[in-house]
Amino acid sequence: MKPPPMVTDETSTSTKNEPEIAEKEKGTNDRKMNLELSKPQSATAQELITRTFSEGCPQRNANDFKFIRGLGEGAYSNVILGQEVVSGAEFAIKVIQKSHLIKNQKMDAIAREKNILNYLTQKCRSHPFISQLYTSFHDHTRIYFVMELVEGGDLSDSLCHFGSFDLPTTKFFASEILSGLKFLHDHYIVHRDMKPENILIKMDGHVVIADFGSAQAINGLTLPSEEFTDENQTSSGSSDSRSPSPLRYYSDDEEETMARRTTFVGTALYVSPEMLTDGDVGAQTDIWGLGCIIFQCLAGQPPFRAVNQFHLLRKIQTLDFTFPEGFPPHAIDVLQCILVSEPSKRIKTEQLMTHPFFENVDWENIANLTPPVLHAYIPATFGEQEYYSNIDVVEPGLDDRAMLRLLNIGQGTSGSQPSTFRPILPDVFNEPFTVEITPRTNSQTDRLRAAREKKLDEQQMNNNFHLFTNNMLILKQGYLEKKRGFFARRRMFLLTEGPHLLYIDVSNMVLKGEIPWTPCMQVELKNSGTFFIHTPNRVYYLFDLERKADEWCKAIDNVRKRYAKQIEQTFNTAMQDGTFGSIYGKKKSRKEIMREQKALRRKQVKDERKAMKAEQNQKTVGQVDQKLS
Ligand SMILES: Nc1ncnc2c1ncn2[C@@H]1O[C@H](COP(=O)(O)OP(=O)(O)OP(=O)(O)O)[C@@H](O)[C@H]1O
Repeated sequence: MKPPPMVTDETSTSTKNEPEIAEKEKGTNDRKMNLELSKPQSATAQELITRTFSEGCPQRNANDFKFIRGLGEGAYSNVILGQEVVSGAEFAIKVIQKSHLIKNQKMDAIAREKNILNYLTQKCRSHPFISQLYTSFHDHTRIYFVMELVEGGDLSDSLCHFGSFDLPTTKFFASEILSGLKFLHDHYIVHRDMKPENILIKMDGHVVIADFGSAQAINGLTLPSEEFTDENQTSSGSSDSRSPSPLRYYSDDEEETMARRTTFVGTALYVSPEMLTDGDVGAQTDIWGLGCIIFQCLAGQPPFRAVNQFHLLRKIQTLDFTFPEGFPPHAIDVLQCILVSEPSKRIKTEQLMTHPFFENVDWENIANLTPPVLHAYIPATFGEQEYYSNIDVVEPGLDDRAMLRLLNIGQGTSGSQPSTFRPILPDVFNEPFTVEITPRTNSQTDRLRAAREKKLDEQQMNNNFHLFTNNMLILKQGYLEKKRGFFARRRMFLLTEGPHLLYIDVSNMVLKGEIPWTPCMQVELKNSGTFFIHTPNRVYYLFDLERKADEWCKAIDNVRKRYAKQIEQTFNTAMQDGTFGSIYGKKKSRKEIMREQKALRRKQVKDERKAMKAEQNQKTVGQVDQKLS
């Protein structure tokens, strides 16, 4: 590596070059016009960011933006969609509470994050796969980073939705991340917190490496720095010649101390061995993180997993991981070069780019390549072939189509009509839905109620899983393998009235979760054993060991139709009050359920006693009144 440049703040003078608009307005010398000169007008965010390469960051404050809606939360920040008033351009604004930072001694770390983003965007002229900073400012209570908006969620969301990716998709993500890392490392910056959550996905499907909260300058690179103190409030970084900010140069030692302080943020799943042993945390640390991401994209799980942090860290230190059967050979080879304990023996960026895993990647033209469409997909495992979904191909990004899909609007769900979504089943299953008899007379209702009560009593007596059902009748139950990439877990599935589709870890008797019902839920039969359930946030890949997947598909679809109205109502309410996602999938152990049921019974008894007492009081008052009259 060449020695790094000494970076000064000359990159960032917003008024040294007059904005283009000033040229057009030449000749008009009234004061109002002069003010307009420095304003960018109806420009795209990217144009505005590009302008900062020569002009520096513009000076802004919170009143220059409309804060529209939340985009995400970090340990120290809220990220909000903001629109610059003057230009109409939209940005992601990271808002950080100063009090929170001071309490946690993170002021220096945040200043460093801003300086690094400033340096990468303005001095290094940014990179398509690296988060870009437009400007930053602060007031008494908060710090604001105005950044390029990336609206397609992050890689962790996509992994959660699809479970895993096929080889070409994984290769695509890995090559863009590696290209971004090369840019960072060529400019003497290490990210040090590579994980799927920090890989954002743009609307067009390309990636952006985000969250430079743990990043660090290496090889003696010194960045000009500005602190977010009250004296330089609302200034926009080392960027504005109108209000020169106090510059401070960190020595390597200071940098190092700060760096160590922020080493352990977030999850330890992607932490490299050298981070655990105070070893050499540099460019090779990011390569380790990339290796973990490649593994997870293909396998559906990160390489190192354990029941607790202690065991996890031990596994990382001892390189205790295995490749699942069927893992692609080139991927095994590249990961064997990456997941190496000693950073100096780990494969370097340039070598990695020429590894057969990345064969045919057009590194020069990578930002112009068309990203793959993300599919529901399950790799070949346990003697089963691989499967791609035939339905609802989810395009990257959050356009109107995606919103319709996610919010379930306009899918034929007008009024109380059930959804027009159809499961993809062979013709034989598309026979008319056999509805249970709708009671017409009181005696019919009574008979049905009595029959249900009887069944429920039997269930309570004879079925161990009754306690998970909240006193609902089980309509179908059985073991299914719940798959995710190359991994599978055996769970007892209960399809109950309500409707509910619960899955239980039988060895620990723990309710592991519940598949959410939405009007747009789709069941997709792949073969006699395999079927997919598509929900807004996740695809469930299920395998019936008895090879009666068709029966499950039919039962689930029938229940979905039978409860169409309720499902729609519950879903709409949950979407309105923002509880969708939180009402499903709560893990509960047998003990917890028993405790809850006991508490419920106690409350019922208490309420009954109260009611009886109130009734008695009422009677006594009545008797007294009678006597008196
Ligand atoms: N540029 C962006 N565009 C859209 N959303 C973003 C952007 N940057 C961040 N987010 C959202 O905000 C969340 C938090 O951002 P970020 O990870 O930068 O915060 P943080 O406080 O540094 O978090 P951490 O807890 O990882 O340190 C992200 O997970 C993402 O969902």
